[in-house]
Amino acid sequence: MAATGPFFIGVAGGTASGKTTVCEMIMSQLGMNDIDHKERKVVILHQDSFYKVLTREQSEDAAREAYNFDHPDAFDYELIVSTLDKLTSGQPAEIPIYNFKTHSREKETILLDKPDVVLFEGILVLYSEQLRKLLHMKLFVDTDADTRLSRRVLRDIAERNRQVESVLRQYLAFVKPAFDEYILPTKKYADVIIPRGADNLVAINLISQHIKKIVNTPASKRSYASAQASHLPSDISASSSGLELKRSVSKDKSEAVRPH
Ligand SMILES: Nc1ncnc2c1ncn2[C@@H]1O[C@H](COP(=O)(O)OP(=O)(O)O)[C@@H](O)[C@H]1O
Ligand SMILES: O=c1ccn([C@@H]2O[C@H](COP(=O)(O)O)[C@@H](O)[C@H]2O)c(=O)[nH]1
Repeated sequence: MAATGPFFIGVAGGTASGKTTVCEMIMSQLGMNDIDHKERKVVILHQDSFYKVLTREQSEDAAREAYNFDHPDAFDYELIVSTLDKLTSGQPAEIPIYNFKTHSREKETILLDKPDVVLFEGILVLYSEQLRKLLHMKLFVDTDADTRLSRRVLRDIAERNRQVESVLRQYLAFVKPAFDEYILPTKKYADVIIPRGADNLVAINLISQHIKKIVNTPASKRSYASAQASHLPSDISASSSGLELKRSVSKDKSEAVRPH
């Protein structure tokens, strides 16, 4: 039976593991970065867009670093599922815009209209069973914890209006415990695990090739079978925790198509 709606790819992994960067590199490999936003067939959706709207009390907690943004309850899974359902039935969906500096949603939204492929990235996109059932391919970006922490500190200071002490306090109180308890256990649901994130050009090339095939197949002829060992290229093999990419990766950064 022909598939309907977009091909949904969930991209999970710890904070600052490179989820967004991996998605941007895939977009770049597909030539989507040169196309106007509204015309793109492949889009990136961020789970951060679906943080719950905080009550006044929760906002006060967030301001004094006592709110847990890494717990599954912080996300509005109902809205996530209804958004994906809408897109599946061919309807446009309004996507909230999240502001990390104010911990709140902006008034504006972004309209997503009939994308072919949605790369849905976020720390807990593989957490909910209901959501997992809507994903046609599930990826886990597996980057070691000290690399992630270093990147998180640098990024949060540069982009999210934070100080080093507060990033580290939040990491110890919430980010690390939630990674161990809720995020890491979702790795077992991944079809493909990407060791080293955006440095793993082999993985990114393979995944991009797979997506290219989908985008180039007319919608009426597409079939969305989940990734099966027999359908994947030969340098991906089954393991107890999903499928692992076995080949080593070129260290030559000049091959990379990292966006700036
Ligand atoms: N392979 C890499 N090499 C160097 N810096 C990277 C790499 N991957 C990601 N980064 C940087 O680390 C930070 C977090 O990456 P990002 O892709 O936003 O992670 P996530 O979406 O998982 O939180 C960003 O500043 C990004 O530019
Ligand atoms: O208001 C907020 C909302 C979230 N966070 C932190 O963001 C990360 C998730 O985003 P990544 O891009 O995947 O790192 C999560 O660990 C939260 O702690 C925040 O600090 N403030």
